[in-house]
Amino acid sequence: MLRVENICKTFNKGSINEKVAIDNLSLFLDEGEFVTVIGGNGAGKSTLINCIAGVYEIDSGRIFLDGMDITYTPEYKRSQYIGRVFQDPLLGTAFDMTIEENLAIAYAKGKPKNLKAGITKADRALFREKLALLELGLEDRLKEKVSCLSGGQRQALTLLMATIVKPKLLLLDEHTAALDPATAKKVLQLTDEIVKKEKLCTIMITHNIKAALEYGTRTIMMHEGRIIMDLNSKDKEKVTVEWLIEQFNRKIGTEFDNDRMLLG
Ligand SMILES: Nc1ncnc2c1ncn2[C@@H]1O[C@H](COP(=O)(O)OP(=O)(O)OP(=O)(O)O)[C@@H](O)[C@H]1O
Repeated sequence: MLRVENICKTFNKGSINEKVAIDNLSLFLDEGEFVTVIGGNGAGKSTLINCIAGVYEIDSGRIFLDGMDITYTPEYKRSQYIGRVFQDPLLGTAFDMTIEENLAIAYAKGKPKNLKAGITKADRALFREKLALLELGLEDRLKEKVSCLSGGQRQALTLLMATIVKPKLLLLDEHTAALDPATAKKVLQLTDEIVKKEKLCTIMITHNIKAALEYGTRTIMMHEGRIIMDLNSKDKEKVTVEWLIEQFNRKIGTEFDNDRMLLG
């Protein structure tokens, strides 16, 4: 479904601030594959998904999604078939609009313009049904503004918006990092349920190694813009958090165990 072939991305080329963020990286994902991405600070995780989403133009390499070469496709076009949820709960929703208006915008994605007018009864019934799956009581609050929601409720809504029209690819950039542990767990479980139910090809960045191992069908570890470890689901079953940290330290040094968030 996703083929990232030998991509490179260097920031501030030719200046003293030159930084190679992605170094000849390749990544192939099958349909329904759910990859969790871990790595130290500055490993290139966010740059990778920003390159896939079209936020950054790559210097070289190719990106294919569902057989289409999207290497030069602008971000706004890719957003028609790539769903994203960011770390900041304020980013994914229109703050001053109601829950149903937000869902209607997401639901209109990719539909012809003449089908976008107004929210129908059927739309509203669908929104209620989808919101009920979140078990947060949002199905009874369709007319409330998103600004009234908590961070966790907003992330759950953003997740729903990113997936209400099935995306070819779902990109999650530490989407639970700003939430308290209990809410983060709830949003992670929701993510897992939606990804499995819809068989979504998904890339999820997390600093939480435990979550990285617990969720998804595959885990990759990045360092200095490269993939330095790639674990499939069988490997993931055998591997422990401690083993993974030890491997990381052995490969790169002691960066990982200094990071308090990793075991969070
Ligand atoms: N827009 C940018 N301009 C210049 N340098 C950048 C930019 N974005 C990222 N970088 C640099 O590229 C490298 C990779 O950054 P990136 O944000 O992808 O890492 P990360 O693995 O997501 O890190 P973290 O876990 O800390 O968020 C870092 O050295 C970072 O400073």
